[in-house]
Amino acid sequence: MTDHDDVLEALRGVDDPELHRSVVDLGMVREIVIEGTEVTVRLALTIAGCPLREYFERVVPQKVRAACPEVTAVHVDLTAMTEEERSRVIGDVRVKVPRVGDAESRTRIIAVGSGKGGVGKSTVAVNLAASLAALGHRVGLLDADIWGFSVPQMLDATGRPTVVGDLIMPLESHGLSVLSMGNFVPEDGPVVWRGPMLHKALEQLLGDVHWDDRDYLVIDMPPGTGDVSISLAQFLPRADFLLVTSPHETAERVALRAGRMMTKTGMNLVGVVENMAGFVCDGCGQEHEFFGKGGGERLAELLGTPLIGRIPLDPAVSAAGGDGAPAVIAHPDSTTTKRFTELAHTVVARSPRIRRALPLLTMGTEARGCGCG
Ligand SMILES: Nc1ncnc2c1ncn2[C@@H]1O[C@H](COP(=O)(O)OP(=O)(O)OP(=O)(O)O)[C@@H](O)[C@H]1O
Repeated sequence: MTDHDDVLEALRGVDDPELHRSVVDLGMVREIVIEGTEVTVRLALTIAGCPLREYFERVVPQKVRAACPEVTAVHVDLTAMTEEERSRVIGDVRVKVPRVGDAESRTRIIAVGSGKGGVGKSTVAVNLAASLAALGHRVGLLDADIWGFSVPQMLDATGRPTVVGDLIMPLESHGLSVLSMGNFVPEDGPVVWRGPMLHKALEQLLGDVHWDDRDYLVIDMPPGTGDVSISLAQFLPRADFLLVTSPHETAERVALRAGRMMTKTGMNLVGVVENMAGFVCDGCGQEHEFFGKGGGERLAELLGTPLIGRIPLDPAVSAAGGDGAPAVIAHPDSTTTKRFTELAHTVVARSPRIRRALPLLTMGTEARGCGCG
């Protein structure tokens, strides 16, 4: 016959989806009542009106019935934690998870920056994050492009984040934990902040957000070398930095200045990613260099760093961004996705602290004759 401990054991398999901890470990289980073959589970949510009510009402019965087959009905009674209980939970989470950027944090920071705007920095950040997640890593994505945020639209993550105590929960989208300035301000509203306010906002986006112990936190930086980039470099001096450029000569020159400046701040320049690096013909699979060739290579050489990725100009990339899904998820078999997967492997290989055994990448791109004239 099912007893209290059986049900408690089953509840260990129910995680709070925002805090990523079991409801048992979080002290959310208030009471378990067993009457015959019926079980009532009383759970205290971290906040009243918690948007996750439906989730618990669905998952708790599933887990209990799967573990205790003789149970015929599971009732879920939801209540809210007291202020004191909530502070304890938040305190526990904060103690157990070091802040991203702290020496003891295992989260590897990958800052994605550019010189000029519009070269596809956000596109690379979003698709790299999704590719890292597809390889099995736990990935967060912070949109630090304070004025030009676009990540919420690109990932269809436009809601407001839940705040528990003084801890902000990132949104979950396409397997990523995501947060952007766009989740705090009206979509079309301007962000008219000066240096000190920006510095404070960034400190909060790193320190007061429950990034948990993600393997990677990908940061979409603002273009150029302004206040936000300098503040981030100060907060995250050991971060890896990817420099995105397009094949245009002007983009290359501006990116050179940005790359030199970021290395001066102490960030580790991992390499250059050339985006819009040619157009791959649908029919023949061959690449056509509309914007010239070699810009990424030249930039990498000038900066003394490798060219670690070449992402083609691909209409599916911008279409997917507009539809709220990264191209690597919307088109898993495309050449562009293979390039992003390869880039993700390179990034992992260059982050030795958390290197894991991962499946080998098979590119499978066939060389065929071009018939598109
Ligand atoms: N490889 C690509 N193929 C086709 N379109 C692309 C590609 N990369 C980016 N784009 C498109 O180019 C536009 C600019 O991209 P994105 O917003 O990523 O640039 P950005 O460098 O982050 O810009 P900003 O600095 O202004 O935020 C978007 O419409 C995007 O969909």
